[in-house]
Amino acid sequence: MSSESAFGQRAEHPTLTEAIRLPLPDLDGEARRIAVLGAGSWGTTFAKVLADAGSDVMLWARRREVAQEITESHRNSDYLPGINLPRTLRAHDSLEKVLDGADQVYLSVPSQSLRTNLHSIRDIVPPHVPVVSLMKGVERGTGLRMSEVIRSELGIEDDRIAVISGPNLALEIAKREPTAAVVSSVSAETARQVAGAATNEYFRSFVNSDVIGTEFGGVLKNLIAVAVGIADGVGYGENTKASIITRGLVELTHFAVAFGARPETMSGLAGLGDLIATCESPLSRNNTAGRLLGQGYAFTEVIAQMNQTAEGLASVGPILELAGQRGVSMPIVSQVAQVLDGTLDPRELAPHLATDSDEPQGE
Ligand SMILES: NC(=O)c1ccc[n+]([C@@H]2O[C@H](COP(=O)([O-])OP(=O)(O)OC[C@H]3O[C@@H](n4cnc5c(N)ncnc54)[C@H](O)[C@@H]3O)[C@@H](O)[C@H]2O)c1
Ligand SMILES: O=P(O)(O)OC[C@H](O)CO
Repeated sequence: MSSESAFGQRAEHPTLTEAIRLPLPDLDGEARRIAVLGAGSWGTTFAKVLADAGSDVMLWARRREVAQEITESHRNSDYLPGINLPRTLRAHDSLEKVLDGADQVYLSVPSQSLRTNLHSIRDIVPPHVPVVSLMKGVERGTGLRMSEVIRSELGIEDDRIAVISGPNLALEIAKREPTAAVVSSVSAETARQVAGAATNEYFRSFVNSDVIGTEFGGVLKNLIAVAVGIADGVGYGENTKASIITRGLVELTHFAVAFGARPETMSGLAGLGDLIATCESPLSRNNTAGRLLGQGYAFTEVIAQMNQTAEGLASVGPILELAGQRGVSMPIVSQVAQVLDGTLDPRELAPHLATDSDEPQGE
């Protein structure tokens, strides 16, 4: 299949299986030393992806005992039970030590903590290197995407920033199950460098230049996954969930396009691909949080039960504010917000999939 690539070149698009077997992109002989900040499930898994692709990886863990376990026992038992980590992946609780000499920097902390963390590293991020967001949230209060928070807090140009998104459930990837993602940057060179580092025999990184669509895809699919989880928790079946997923794709596409995303990004890995994975998998924290809500637990009880980050719960407010600013209708996300604040019975969620109007709407 041939199509126009995001960077304007005609490209042959291989199947996923073929793509994963392709030789790694040319790395110009660079010796890579990579820093990953955040030793939760995704930071640790992504550090493994990078190490399995041949880089020397240093992971920053807030807790010293987590850093020690990763370096000495090659395990992160809190977040990735049963997974052996490569010996080329080491960890430390000192940001200075982790960032020293890094050729690329990856960030994987909860979105609401990103700004504070960036503040601590502002003066020690090596100059000129790519800074990559692995996160899928927007900042409460500002509504900024993670790449925008990085630009403003680190004071760096957009061409040094990349974001990675796609159907990427951490535990599956940690088990080396074949997966694809997309690396997005306004700079083709930055995207290429990052995709080169983040491609190995089980993880294939594609590239695009639609940073807005790639980031919003990752944020919005979380909210649709919460809605699907709610329907699941109530006991509704596959028709209901498929209806929410399909209308959810329309909703997230309208939103992202209103903010400048390309529609085709929303049918790619960072849109439809991630929507399917997150809505279908019990591994998804957003889906799990929704299921608990559907089973009748209150928001505070759900938070108490979650020991990992479910970004959708924090993103729903800022996304609805942004939607309001551009006049985008978001019936599914609005209903998720109402279930979260206890004003909508979860059993009432699905009937209002398109609008509150009783008039038939175009699909
Ligand atoms: N887990 C996945 O499958 C997955 C896949 C793709 C993207 N993501 C995204 O990656 C980001 C990180 O998620 P995760 O799955 O690793 O979450 P997680 O809950 O597994 O881990 C979060 C990590 O951040 C640390 N942390 C918590 N508060 C912090 C703070 N204030 N400052 C610094 N560190 C803090 C925790 O100690 C932990 O190491 C999220 O934006 C998520 O949407 C996750
Ligand atoms: O566990 P979740 O719901 O944060 O989803 C993880 C990834 O974003 C799936 O791509």
